[in-house]
Amino acid sequence: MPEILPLSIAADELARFRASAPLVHLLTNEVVQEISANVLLAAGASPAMIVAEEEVAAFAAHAGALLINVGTLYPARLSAMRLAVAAAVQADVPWTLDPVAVGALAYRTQFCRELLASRPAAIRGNASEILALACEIDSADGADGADGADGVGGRGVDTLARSEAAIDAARQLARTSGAIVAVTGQTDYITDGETVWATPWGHPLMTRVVGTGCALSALVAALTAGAHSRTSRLNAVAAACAIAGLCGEWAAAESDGPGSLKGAFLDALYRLDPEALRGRAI
Ligand SMILES: Nc1ncnc2c1ncn2[C@@H]1O[C@H](COP(=O)(O)OP(=O)(O)O)[C@@H](O)[C@H]1O
Ligand SMILES: Cc1ncsc1CCOP(=O)(O)O
Ligand SMILES: [Mg+2]
Repeated sequence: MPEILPLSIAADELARFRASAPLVHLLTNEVVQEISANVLLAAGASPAMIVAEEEVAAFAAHAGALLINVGTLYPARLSAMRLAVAAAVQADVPWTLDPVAVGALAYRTQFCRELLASRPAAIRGNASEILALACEIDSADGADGADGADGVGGRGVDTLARSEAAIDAARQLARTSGAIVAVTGQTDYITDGETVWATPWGHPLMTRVVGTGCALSALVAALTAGAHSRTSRLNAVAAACAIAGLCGEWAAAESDGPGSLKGAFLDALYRLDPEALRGRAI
């Protein structure tokens, strides 16, 4: 049974993260570049989008963490991602995968499956994405953008399943890939294949702002910087989910709609401090 993440763990992780202010290499999609960079800056990291095949390997090896997000995948970006992941693995830099729309489309599904062999430190996706990535059978065969059965393969980038439906898949994926897996939704679940933390914070309005999931993946990557053991990575990924959820909930309470939510969310990330998180008095 999942247990709710103690906020003392999230507070410790936030303090560690703020003290190191990691440099994070983001190879993310073209829709969410700005919100991803701003979420990391507000929270206390240094994001950099270095994308050329000629530069990605050098930068990935130098960064504190790397994010691979396949939201707007195309051949040149795919090649750059391969180079970046190889360099990160070689340099022992943790890398995080956001498998946007995996299961719904074959090209990205096959690529993400290939990348799993390079042992991501973390994977963050919605329920349809995690269900598809964990599938033993190649759900990408014949996938052409059609909605999958049982929520395997979402509606484009959106999920067709609740996060609860993907907890077992997340555990299985964590065991086979070695990654910490976060499946997000109304409640987020974060697992190393054994322990499952739940972070029940957040607000439905977050789904009406593009990039809240992708920016959370950037935050997940940022928190994995310097987290070397499996337990510390589990806590780091869960802390990222808790921080995003709490800040989203707080932001929604003072927002009129998606436009003001985005600004209030960045403000909440900026204002959040570990002691406030410990007392949940944000
Ligand atoms: N129904 C909901 N209620 C509260 N928070 C939600 C809800 N759906 C998603 N969230 C939050 O929104 C953020 C993005 O998650 P999600 O929508 O699952 O990702 P994606 O955009 O990749 O599909 C997470 O912080 C998650 O906790
Ligand atoms: C709309 C869209 N199309 C391709 S990537 C993308 C962004 C998805 O962002 P998120 O997964 O955070 O909702
Ligand atoms: Mg997403």
